[in-house]
Amino acid sequence: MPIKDSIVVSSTLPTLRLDLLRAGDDAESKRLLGACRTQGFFYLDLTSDAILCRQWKDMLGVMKQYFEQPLEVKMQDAYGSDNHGYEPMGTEEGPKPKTRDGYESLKISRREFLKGSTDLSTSVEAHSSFFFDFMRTAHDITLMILERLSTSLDLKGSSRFEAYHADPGPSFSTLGLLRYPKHSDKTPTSVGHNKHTDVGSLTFLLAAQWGLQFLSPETKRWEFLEPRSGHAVINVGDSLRFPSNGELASVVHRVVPLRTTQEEDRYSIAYFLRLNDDVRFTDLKGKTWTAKGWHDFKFDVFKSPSTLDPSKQFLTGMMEENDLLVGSGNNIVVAS
Ligand SMILES: O=C(O)CCC(=O)C(=O)O
Ligand SMILES: [Fe+2]
Repeated sequence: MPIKDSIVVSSTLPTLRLDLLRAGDDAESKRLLGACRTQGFFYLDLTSDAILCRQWKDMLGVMKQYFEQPLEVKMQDAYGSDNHGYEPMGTEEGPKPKTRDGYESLKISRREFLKGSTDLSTSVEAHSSFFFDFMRTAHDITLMILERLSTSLDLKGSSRFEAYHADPGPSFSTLGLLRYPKHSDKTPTSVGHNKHTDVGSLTFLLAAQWGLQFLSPETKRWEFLEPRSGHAVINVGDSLRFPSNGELASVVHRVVPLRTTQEEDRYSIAYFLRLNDDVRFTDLKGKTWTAKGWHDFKFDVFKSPSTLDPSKQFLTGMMEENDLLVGSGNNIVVAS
């Protein structure tokens, strides 16, 4: 089905090449810095890495198999954790008033990766080496991007971004596998993913289906990011925005159905690179946080922003001072 004219699709996001960044190409690193300063989001062309593209395809098969299990089976892995195990739909507030979120997730943490085994039940443990292989690649790519950014910013020694992520951590870095189940309800009570900025440093996202929107810093409107095969979407999180004194942009985004209803199950794979727990930074209002403290606080906000964050400073990483910027943004119906 063609995309309707009334749906706004971003046409400004830069595309960077994984092979050039890996090779340390200077011009590509400068473009990377430009993208992180202005848009906070960019496409990463992965087509030079056939193994990773294959892993993405295989991951979708494994996710389908996992999420199709009965809820009781998945709930065996539910620990009420934000970075480990299964979470059913509706854990967080949704993008529309009085709704909850419309996705379920399975998270496998870097702590488990470093230990070499998951703490999860057999349906996850059976695929653990597959998940770990994927995590190794996503972690290496995000860390390599931090190295290129640090060099472009002329950061030295312990001030370089990658130094805040040194193993063995610990950190809350995690691999998130998400499914947004389809529905035909025009006024669903559980839908999409509320507007937010990401807690951590960088997010590496593979999503082959429509739904992701960002609040364009240039046009100040919600724009869909077109899914592009063989391309990841990378975005900067709060934990780079704050330590860079706001120089790197942690941009507000959300997930909504492309049309009025969610017509098919939507899958996304996100590797959330996060600072080591004890790293300290100061937010834009001068308050000092540890990475762990910011993570824990913000996840509480995600669950209940209307009570914990009425001025919407935390949900959106202090990117919007008030609702003006997203005046019509709470309306999830973007096209009829
Ligand atoms: O599902 C997606 O495409 C994006 C998810 C997201 O923004 C997040 O989990 O932080
Ligand atoms: Fe996000």
